Amino acid sequence: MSNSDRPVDPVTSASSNPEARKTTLRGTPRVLSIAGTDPTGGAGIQADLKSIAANGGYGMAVITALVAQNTRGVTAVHTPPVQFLRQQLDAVSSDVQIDAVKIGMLGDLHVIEEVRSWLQVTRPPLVVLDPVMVATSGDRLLMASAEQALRDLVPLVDLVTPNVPELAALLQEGPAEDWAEAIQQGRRLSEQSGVTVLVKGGHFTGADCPDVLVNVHGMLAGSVLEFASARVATKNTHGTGCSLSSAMATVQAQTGDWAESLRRVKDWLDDSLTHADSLEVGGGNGPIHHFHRLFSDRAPQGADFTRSLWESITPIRSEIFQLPFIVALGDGTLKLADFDYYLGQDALYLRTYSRVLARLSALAPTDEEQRFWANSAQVCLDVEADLHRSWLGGHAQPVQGPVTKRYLDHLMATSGQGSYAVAIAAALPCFWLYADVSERMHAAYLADGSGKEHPYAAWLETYINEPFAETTRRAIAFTDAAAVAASPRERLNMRAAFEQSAQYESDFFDAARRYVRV
Ligand SMILES: Nc1ncnc2c1ncn2[C@@H]1O[C@H](COP(=O)(O)OP(=O)(O)OP(=O)(O)O)[C@@H](O)[C@H]1O
Ligand SMILES: Cc1ncc(COP(=O)(O)O)c(N)n1
Repeated sequence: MSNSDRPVDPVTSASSNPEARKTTLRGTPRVLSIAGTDPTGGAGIQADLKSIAANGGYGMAVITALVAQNTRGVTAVHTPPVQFLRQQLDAVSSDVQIDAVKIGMLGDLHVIEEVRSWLQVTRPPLVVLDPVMVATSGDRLLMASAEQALRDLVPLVDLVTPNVPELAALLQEGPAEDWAEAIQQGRRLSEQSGVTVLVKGGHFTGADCPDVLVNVHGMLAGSVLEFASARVATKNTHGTGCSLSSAMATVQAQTGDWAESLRRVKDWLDDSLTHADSLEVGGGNGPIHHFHRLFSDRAPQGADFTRSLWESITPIRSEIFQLPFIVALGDGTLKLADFDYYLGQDALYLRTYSRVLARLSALAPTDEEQRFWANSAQVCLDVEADLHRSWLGGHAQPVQGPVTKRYLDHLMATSGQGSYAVAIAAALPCFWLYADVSERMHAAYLADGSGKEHPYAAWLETYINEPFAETTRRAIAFTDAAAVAASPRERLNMRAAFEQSAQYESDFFDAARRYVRV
């Protein structure tokens, strides 16, 4: 038995049931979902199983109804005989100790009655009811004739998670028009049923998407506990209610504290909504990304890692091309004092950058990389010497400016940590952004036809050369290889180091504007 499977602590279930049931907290709770299906995997049983697993539980499933649906809507519902539903329920409970139950779509009166009877016999320690009535698409998932039976089921559970229209239907009132009214309705439902109510704010349209836990019987730290969160701008919210309720059942079986459970679940749900669009499932309201955290830990393949690094600095790249220094260097109007400052700082930078590349050579995991970085360190010193010969000859020794200092401090610190992967990610923007900027500026210089007339022609011609482009390509490939070998935490540090260096590259081009006094 691993530590995570060890029973943690017995607590009294927050149920209104007369005989208090004991919930034993477990690292990996065994959670049963009783719900309908969604063959596109976004809602119902399929969403529940993903949600339970994503939140650290062992998921089980008993199917109430087979639903032909996709992200656009429901086309048909097939309800197997209730005797078969009971056989499924008994098959699970006669063998497995259930730590928590989540109830979703029930569909009709007979199904509700069967589930009710099973609950009364089995008495699971923790029950969460998502009173599913209508899908996001507007299709009914509960027959109108079954609404009263669903209301009668509420007092048997520990937590009920209605959205705004479901809350109104459970109370037989009109839907709340604002959040304050929804909270009042939550209080009334808790008062009437004796259970804890999680009122969900997803159906309002404001910038916030709050949820509230309500228990007017003193079972929470306050009768109304509100959990604020910003609304995620996505239409892919199919199955959020299913996912939330099954996650709540799972996390509550781990923590025994509804407020703590909702805090953790909302944090996870927010991230799942934020990453929903990347799944690209269906043309309607697509699913949320239940496993985004697991995927973000997955080792990247091929050039995936550097591609995503490059995408992450898109705003910095646009910023660079709009800097007055770069615009003026391109059109030849740059003041000589600014250019001199830039070159002086570049020479100072290269001297220390060469040491950073030498550290990369010392850390390199392969012969090829060791040679590559050692050679790059030497080329760096040659370029610095060239700068002094060709441009800086008659000038006084430059004084290190604030941006140069910050950039070099960052490179020395990251390369001094001993992680090859992090050091290479920090060193890469100097190659990659420089190659990108010089390539684009050189193309613009050729296009405007000023040729040798351009005051900075000699400089613009220096940096555009195929060997430098090839060196950059190899540095990118080595970074991808390092990312594959790195741990998930190291990859996060690589990303942070890369993004920080990219920002310093931009600041470096802007330094003359900030610090040259004329
Ligand atoms: N766009 C969003 N951004 C952030 N959170 C959201 C968003 N939409 C819904 N939520 C959250 O998702 C959960 C489900 O809320 P909602 O009110 O949509 O329930 P529901 O209607 O039962 O869900 P479903 O979409 O499955 O029918 C709540 O925690 C809510 O705050
Ligand atoms: C089987 C089943 N259960 C629940 C829902 C509600 O989810 P949503 O409101 O997001 O469509 C659904 N569509 N299908």
